[in-house]
Amino acid sequence: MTRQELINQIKEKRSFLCVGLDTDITKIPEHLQEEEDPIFAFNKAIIEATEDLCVAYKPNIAFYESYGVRGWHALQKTWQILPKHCFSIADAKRGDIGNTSKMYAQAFFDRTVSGMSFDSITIAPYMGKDSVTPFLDFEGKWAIVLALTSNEGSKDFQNFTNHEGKQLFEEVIDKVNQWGDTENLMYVVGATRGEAFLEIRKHAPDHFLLVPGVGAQGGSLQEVCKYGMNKDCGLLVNSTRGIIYASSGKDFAERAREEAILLRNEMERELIHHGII
Ligand SMILES: O=c1ccn([C@@H]2O[C@H](COP(=O)(O)O)[C@@H](O)[C@H]2O)c(=O)[nH]1
Repeated sequence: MTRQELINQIKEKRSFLCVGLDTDITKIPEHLQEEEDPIFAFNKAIIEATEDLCVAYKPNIAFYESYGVRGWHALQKTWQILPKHCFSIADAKRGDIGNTSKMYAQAFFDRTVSGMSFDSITIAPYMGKDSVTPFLDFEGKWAIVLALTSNEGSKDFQNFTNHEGKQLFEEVIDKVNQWGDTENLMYVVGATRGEAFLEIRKHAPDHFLLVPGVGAQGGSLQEVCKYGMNKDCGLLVNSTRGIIYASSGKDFAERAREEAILLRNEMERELIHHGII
């Protein structure tokens, strides 16, 4: 999906919601445990209940890898049913020496080899240029690079300040900007970092940002929009547990939809407020 197609989807759906698919078999409702593939059955129901409300889906790969072949198979099947009108994100946080990164890119981008072709993958940039550029070599695909993450531990490294007063996350963005552009690069910025979006936007005014941390982690959608929204919206705001585990009963899909509607409505208000729709 191109940047313009993503913007069009946001305007059409009046939403910049990304639904996380972190499917934990121990949290899947009882009645689905009887299914041949409970993870896939759960994902299918969540996708069907939310696809008109969101513009992206983000399976976190850990939740599939942890179940071995069974999990990987569920991921492939899930990728196959992701709606074409939604941006797909493999949240894998990969990055290694060049030839290894190329294999990671193949695993998530090259359908002819791996059976999956996500629009994008999340990348940990710590190993530098040769670990990131193999993902950017794939035409039409996106690298979503960790900049300022939502977790408490993000402060351990990401706020490290050099002798010129520049923080590590700012350096990451300035450097990575040289390797790609707004058509193939996004950054991860946690919703829990509120005002830091002001700083982020000085370094990446036009890039899309993937923003996890609303819902279960307590980040504020209003703050994210106040400081982080740009003229094209420029935000994909993710919620996972707050949506997919809204209920552990037979009504899980309906409850997921209700939670997605609440967020979508809030997003619509922000898009109107910022003059985007
Ligand atoms: O900084 C980051 C980067 C990634 N994540 C991932 O996003 C989702 C958040 O799930 P919630 O249930 O909405 O908290 C999850 O897959 C994380 O691994 C993040 O939270 N923060």
